[in-house]
Amino acid sequence: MINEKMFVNGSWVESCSQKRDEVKNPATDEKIGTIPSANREDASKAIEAANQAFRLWSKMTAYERSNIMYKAYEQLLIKKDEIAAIMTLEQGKPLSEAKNEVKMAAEYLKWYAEEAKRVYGDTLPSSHQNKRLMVIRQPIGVVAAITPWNFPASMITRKIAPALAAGCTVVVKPSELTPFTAVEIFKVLHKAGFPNGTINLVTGEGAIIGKEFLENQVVRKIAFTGSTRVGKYLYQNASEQVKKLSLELGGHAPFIVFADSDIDQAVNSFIISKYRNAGQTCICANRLYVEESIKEAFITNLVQKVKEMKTGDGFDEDIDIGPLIDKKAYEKVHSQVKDAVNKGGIILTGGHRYHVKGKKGYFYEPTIIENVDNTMDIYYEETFGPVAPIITFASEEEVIQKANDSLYGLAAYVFTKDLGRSYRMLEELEYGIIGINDPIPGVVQAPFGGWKESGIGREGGYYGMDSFLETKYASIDIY
Ligand SMILES: NC(=O)c1ccc[n+]([C@@H]2O[C@H](COP(=O)([O-])OP(=O)(O)OC[C@H]3O[C@@H](n4cnc5c(N)ncnc54)[C@H](O)[C@@H]3O)[C@@H](O)[C@H]2O)c1
Ligand SMILES: O=C[C@H](O)CS(=O)(=O)O
Repeated sequence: MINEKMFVNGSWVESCSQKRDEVKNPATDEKIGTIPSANREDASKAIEAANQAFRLWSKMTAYERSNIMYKAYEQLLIKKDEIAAIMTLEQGKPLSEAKNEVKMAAEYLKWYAEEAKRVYGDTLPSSHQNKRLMVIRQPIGVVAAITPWNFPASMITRKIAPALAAGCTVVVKPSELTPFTAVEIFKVLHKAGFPNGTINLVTGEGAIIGKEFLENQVVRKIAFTGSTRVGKYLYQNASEQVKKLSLELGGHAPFIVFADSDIDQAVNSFIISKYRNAGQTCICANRLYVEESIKEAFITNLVQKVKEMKTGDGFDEDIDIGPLIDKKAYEKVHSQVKDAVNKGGIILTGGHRYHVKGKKGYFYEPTIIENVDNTMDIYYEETFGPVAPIITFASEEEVIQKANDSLYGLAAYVFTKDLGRSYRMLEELEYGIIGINDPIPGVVQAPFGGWKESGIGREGGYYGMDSFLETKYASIDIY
């Protein structure tokens, strides 16, 4: 059994309440350990620790901060396989995907170790002989980061790396479902030499800890990744103190395949986008739009390949699809499938819970449904599972209208060989991330974030620094 603690002010601690929550393996639905269940007092102590550490950390030079961040990057890579195993144990994704995620998490630390040294200001041409004008950018202060279970490593460093680089101190609240990955990351960060209080980890229920983040005036900013539902709650309540927010929320990506595309490449790319992490990523293809004239060829190719995919425990060799995170996730996915079928959808493969011998986890067959229309829940609701609804189209204008017909605006994908069409689609699609013939666009140097109800702000690249910095203008009379 794994029994870990929270990390506050440089020490591993229990909750003031002495309560602990169970953590389960999604493949077996069995307990793998326990973790402290923080109350508001724990969160307040962590916030105070970050507050006390802020002056020291923010007054260090960017180069001193950068050096510590770079050490954390190196240490995280050394621990990659060990942390990946913990991730697969508590999140379920195939081990190869978990290793890739830990590497990506480390890359955020490396990128922002460099970006720390590029927080520039400005001098402005003065309109007065006696005045000199300048602009500086300073760290916003104590940052509270709330992260989801589907990427339990990279969603942490995608927030705290720019925050730390900017000179902020942080309090992280990981998902209740995947706290052990966060603990492993904090062990690495602590070893890299962050001063006590600079980085803090509180584990437990979001509603409880989040309320302290919202109401404690020391917290200057909340960086959130999770569902649009919770994002809206935070947005509404942060207004009380005009607390700064960045929100990385839900998605419902259209994946558009034109007749002039390389069908085999488009099929292989769709499979990567749709079934990665068992379809539990915010930028997974959620709606497959296929041009009418290639529908049969595309579907035949796709169904054959999906039928060959292997579903099972993330630790097993050659597994393509691991378990869904829990029973609630399975119920949501299966309800969308049943609703679609009840309204005329036709299942071409899958459509049921997949039973793995000796494992009680909630696995789901990779599923393809055709004859989908906008009367079905799956057409508008984020699926977060390995289910692909197919919709056909006959023209660019039609598919642009259909693809943009969503409350979400995170990622969209277009497969075509026509350069002009690529540009027209790039400009017309109302999404923050566009993959043109690319199923996995996310890289650390690029801005990650959505339009409409997919969020506010960007994480990644130099774009990701802005929301952790305040701008200050000074006018100096020199006589
Ligand atoms: N846009 C992105 O970059 C991105 C990345 C990953 C996941 N997501 C989205 O996240 C969702 C899946 O993750 P999830 O199930 O963990 O989401 P979730 O919103 O249920 O939980 C996310 C985090 O918020 C916390 N939380 C829950 N209620 C809270 C409250 N009232 N106050 C404060 N915190 C609270 C949870 O404990 C967890 O740590 C999906 O919608 C997915 O699209 C978005
Ligand atoms: O859920 C999506 C995350 O932002 C990670 S990734 O960009 O899909 O790898």
